[in-house]
Amino acid sequence: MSERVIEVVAGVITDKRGRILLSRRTPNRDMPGLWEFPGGKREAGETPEAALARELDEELGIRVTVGAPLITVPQQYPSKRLRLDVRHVVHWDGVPRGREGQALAWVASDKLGRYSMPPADLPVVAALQTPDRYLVTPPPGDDDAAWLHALDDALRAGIRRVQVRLPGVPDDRRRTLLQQALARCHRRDARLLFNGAVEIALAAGAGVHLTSTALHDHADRPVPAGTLLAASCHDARDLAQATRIGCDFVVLGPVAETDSHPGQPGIGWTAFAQLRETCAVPIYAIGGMMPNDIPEARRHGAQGIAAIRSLWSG
Ligand SMILES: Nc1nc2c([nH]c(=O)n2[C@H]2C[C@H](O)[C@@H](COP(=O)(O)OP(=O)(O)OP(=O)(O)O)O2)c(=O)[nH]1
Ligand SMILES: [Mg+2]
Repeated sequence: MSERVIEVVAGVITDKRGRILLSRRTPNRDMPGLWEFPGGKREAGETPEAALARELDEELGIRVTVGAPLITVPQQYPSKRLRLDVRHVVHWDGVPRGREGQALAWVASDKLGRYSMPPADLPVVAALQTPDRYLVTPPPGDDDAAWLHALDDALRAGIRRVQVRLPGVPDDRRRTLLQQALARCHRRDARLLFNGAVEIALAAGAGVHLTSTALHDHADRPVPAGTLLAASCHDARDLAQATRIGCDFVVLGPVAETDSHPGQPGIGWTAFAQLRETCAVPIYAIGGMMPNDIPEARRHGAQGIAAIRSLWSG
């Protein structure tokens, strides 16, 4: 593995209609023909903001105001190692043109998946399109109404991705709870993934969340393309398997110590980022995560956080 990390900064340039500017890599460079967010390598001593402003002037002929960070993705390619720092561009002067002979395209956010992009861009696209919080529900105890009420509260607070775990709940009660939870998610345009048997999830019309053990029981993607597939991962082997079977996203951790395992330290952000480098699947950081950890998670290439306690008020 090469040690030198190439620092790259790229911009998300969004027009008034919400379309995002992509630029096509020209035939004489590496990864020719792939679409990317305009930008390039930072030069020695340059801040990310200055580098992005210079690159966008050179490549597109526009003068920009650099805005908030979106995500920084560490990525190991076969011949190089880079960190892709992606910033929103809040304002620009001039009309973007391909000044280096590259094609440009203004793409609606939900159509970004139609463009072939380098692996490091998959987490970037996920950060633009999908939620930064993944709620994992606690067991319902013996009060289903209180559990459903807490789910409603979480949805009202903006949660749009939910993993439902119902360990030890008998079949009939599980079926009813799952249907009621799905109806509530549906009303809020939120997606529900069931952590349990694939057949149960599919029969209910839910997505599937595989445990890190169940993940290795599958040789192929066990659900159709429109059904969400996620998995819990702890190491590079799990991430490779999740990639192989086509998971839409994964959770990775524990990053920090959790209340459920006191005294067991998490892997920390440095190890998290090193694992992130080995794959391109969108990853939520789990283990002791709170909403105010999201910016730090994003700085280490995470989509956001997954949590029980800090995202659930019940
Ligand atoms: N600009 C940009 N580069 C990306 C993205 N995704 C991704 O993997 N990369 C990689 C491709 C390259 O290996 C590296 C950026 O290098 P580059 O060749 O564009 O650098 P540059 O604009 O400074 O151009 P050059 O003068 O070195 O030719 O980062 C992306 O979305 N935007
Ligand atoms: Mg470039």
